[in-house]
Amino acid sequence: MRDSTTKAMAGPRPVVLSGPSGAGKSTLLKKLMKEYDSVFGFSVSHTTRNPRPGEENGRDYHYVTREEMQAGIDNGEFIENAEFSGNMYGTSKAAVQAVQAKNLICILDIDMQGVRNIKQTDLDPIYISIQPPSMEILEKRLRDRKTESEESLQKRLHAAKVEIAFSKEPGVFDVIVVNDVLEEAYGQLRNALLEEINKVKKTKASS
Ligand SMILES: Nc1nc2c(ncn2[C@@H]2O[C@H](COP(=O)(O)OP(=O)(O)O)[C@@H](O)[C@H]2O)c(=O)[nH]1
Ligand SMILES: Nc1ncnc2c1ncn2[C@@H]1O[C@H](COP(=O)(O)OP(=O)(O)O)[C@@H](O)[C@H]1O
Repeated sequence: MRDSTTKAMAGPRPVVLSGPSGAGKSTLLKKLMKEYDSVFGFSVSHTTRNPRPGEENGRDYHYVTREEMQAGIDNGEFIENAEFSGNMYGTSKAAVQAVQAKNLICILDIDMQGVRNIKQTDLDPIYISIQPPSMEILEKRLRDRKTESEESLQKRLHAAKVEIAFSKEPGVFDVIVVNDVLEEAYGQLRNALLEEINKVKKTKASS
């Protein structure tokens, strides 16, 4: 699958954040978008899962039915899509284009199937893996988050083992951040992106 639609709009290099459910991807990316709100834009994915308390349609995800999602996929509207823990997820071309049109660095929060599929496109992002310090800590954080049923939690923990193994495959990720102490993990993430952040700031300053 090669896709040139998003490349045609290309602004700064996008960023992919991936890693097990509960590793801290949303927490870290929210911090990043708060500190650099005029630099980053979030690629709002589609999903068939239910919204969690506090999540907002169109901001966290576009919440759709399986039928709506499948129709969009069949219609060629998605760059990539995957099944995760019993639900469909996908990045639409429109989601990425909306961010690139504003000349912002587009952040994608996607699972390992998404990473594999994005690697087949010409989006050319920086691939960053967010990892938990251990499976035990991951389980504790997921339980404390109180968003999952026991069944969903077990599915996520199972998927997490596969995601952790995937992150160790050589050449997949440019940077691996172990999210132990949040502020330290955030510092590492920010450092990894500083060059791209400065490029965007410079472009904005001169325009
Ligand atoms: N392939 C793909 N994965 C996605 C997309 N959006 C979210 N995900 C991944 O789906 C998984 C589940 O996300 P979510 O239901 O929000 O749960 P959480 O990771 O536990 O907060 C995570 O690994 C996300 O990175 C997408 O558009 N495409
Ligand atoms: N470094 C950290 N230390 C302690 N708790 C954390 C840390 N990072 C994230 N958390 C908490 O762990 C849970 C999972 O984080 P979240 O950002 O939702 O993960 P993901 O988006 O990868 O599924 C959340 O309740 C979050 O507040």
